[in-house]
Amino acid sequence: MSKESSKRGPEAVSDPAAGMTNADEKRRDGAAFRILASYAKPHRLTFFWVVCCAIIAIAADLMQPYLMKIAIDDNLMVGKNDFGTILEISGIFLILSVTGLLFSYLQNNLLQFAGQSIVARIRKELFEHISKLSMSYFDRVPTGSLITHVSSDTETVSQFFTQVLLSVVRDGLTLVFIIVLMFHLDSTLALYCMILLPIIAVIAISFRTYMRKTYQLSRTQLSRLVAFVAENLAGMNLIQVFHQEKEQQEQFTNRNSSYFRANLREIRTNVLFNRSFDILGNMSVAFVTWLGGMAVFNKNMEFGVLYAFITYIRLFFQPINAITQQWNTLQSTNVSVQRIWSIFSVVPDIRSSDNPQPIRLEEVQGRIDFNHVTFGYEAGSPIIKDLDLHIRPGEMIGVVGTTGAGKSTMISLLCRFYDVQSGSVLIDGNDIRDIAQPQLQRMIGLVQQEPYLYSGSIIDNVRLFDESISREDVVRACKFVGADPLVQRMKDGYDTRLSERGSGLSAGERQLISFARIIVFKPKVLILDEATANLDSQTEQLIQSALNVVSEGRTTLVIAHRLSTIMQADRILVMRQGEVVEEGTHRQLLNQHGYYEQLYMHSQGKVNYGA
Ligand SMILES: Nc1ncnc2c1ncn2[C@@H]1O[C@H](COP(=O)(O)OP(=O)(O)OP(=O)(O)O)[C@@H](O)[C@H]1O
Repeated sequence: MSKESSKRGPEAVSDPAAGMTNADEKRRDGAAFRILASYAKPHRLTFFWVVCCAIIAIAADLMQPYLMKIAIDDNLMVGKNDFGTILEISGIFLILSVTGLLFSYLQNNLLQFAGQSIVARIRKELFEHISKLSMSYFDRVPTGSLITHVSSDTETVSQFFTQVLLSVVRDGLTLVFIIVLMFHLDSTLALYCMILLPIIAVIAISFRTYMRKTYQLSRTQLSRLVAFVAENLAGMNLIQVFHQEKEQQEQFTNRNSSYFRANLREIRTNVLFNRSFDILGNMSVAFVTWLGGMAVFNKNMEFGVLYAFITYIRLFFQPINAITQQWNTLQSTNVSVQRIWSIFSVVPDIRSSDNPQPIRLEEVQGRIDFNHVTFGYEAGSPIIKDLDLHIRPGEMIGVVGTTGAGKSTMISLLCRFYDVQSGSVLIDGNDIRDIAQPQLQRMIGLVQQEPYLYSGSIIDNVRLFDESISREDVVRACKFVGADPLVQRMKDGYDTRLSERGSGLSAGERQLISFARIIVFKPKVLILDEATANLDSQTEQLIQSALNVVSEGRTTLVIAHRLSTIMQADRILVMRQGEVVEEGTHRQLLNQHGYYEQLYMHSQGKVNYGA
């Protein structure tokens, strides 16, 4: 089993906790936060300043009730009419308020900066990693769920730094300061209040597991919903052509309802959890008022102390509540970090060799050898069976065969989207597994039936954003393949911006642009995968002439449903069930009166045999 396939499937990416024991979960939770810590390490100086700012801001805020206590007990209650001191206290109060505000603003900004920088780095590395993964991974994991991981999971991690960490630092320190001040004011009353701590712990622990489950459930449902929407948007034309709107809407409604229910459950749990703390907070204020009030009556406590104590016990519950409010974000960070790391931990099946062959691209001849190649997407079900095929440099090979014969699979093996299970594929005598991936990619140019165009100008689409290729080279290439008149007709010529996937262009026009790419990047091997299927005869003519100029001096493999495209090929391979069953020129194959002749007859009768 391959390394990638040894990982769990898409569900596993959506719900990393599936099938785990408590011990496993604990280990993984720890690992998730260790990984986050390693990302945070370069920002440790910023975090140090965050803590300093937090200490100053909190001290300034918490000194305010204490100042009131001084004003009440040392001035108002003893009947001093010292307006100067009262004014002084009011001034200090104002200065403390401004200091608190200023330093919490600073602390917030510093933390936001560090958090956003960390998440931008994670997002960048995740995208880079995903772009290196092999095709087998994308076969298994829906694009929608990957979009969720790159967008919303990284956003959750960002919330960890900007909300959770902020709360832990600010509210955690506030709590410690409040406890110290409460003991300083009245240690007996403070001790009574500490009875609350185990009660708070019991509530938090009993809610913990349940909250975690509800959170994971709602995240999984969201991920499924996003994956469904992404798939539907990509296939919207098919849905409309086959009038599948109603069925798709039903499926969407089901997923939407599941997410809605999961979300409601999560919100209910949260509300219940938070309200439990509110009740506890109010009970404590009542308790302190009663106990403290009695002490004031009995002259065991000053009124100002009681005032400050009641203010502190109210404040005592604010940070606890704020920290527990972050519990969900903490849970989601945990799930998100694990999901992100379940992607990071996927080792690509296809990796560049540690000792690649030293190859000079300009010296590549383009000889291709498939040496007894066997391959299947599933172990034990070969699609390509013992393929032994040798192609000379510069030769043009046509590949025909029924749907599912393995033509595209053969091409995927040559591009090394998948590795062979036995045998080998060589270019110029070098096993493609020993060729560095970037070099292999520069050796092979692939033109697909639906060439992928990016959002960007025609220039950028031809040179694939490689600034080292000049505008003049792009224009020359377009002229060479006959795409120039088409581009000139566009609104802004070569600067016309194409929408995503080049949706404003016809299939033929997109193909012409991808032919221009071949001229610009000069690969020695050219592959056309059904490039001329579904084109009208005029566009086909255009593509055919472009193909003739582009294939000049290149080893060319053309997979075509229309036999007219490959009738001139040096050699035509006829594939059936993963094997080459006939081989020769168009004339030789017709003379064999075999399977090719049947296909040819079909095509002459304008019947598409592959459909
Ligand atoms: N990514 C994949 N995962 C699993 N099976 C696949 C995958 N791609 C293709 N197959 C299966 O492999 C077989 C060969 O498919 P392939 O696309 O190579 O055929 P083809 O000759 O190019 O067909 P077509 O002319 O319809 O494109 C088919 O049975 C197909 O279902």
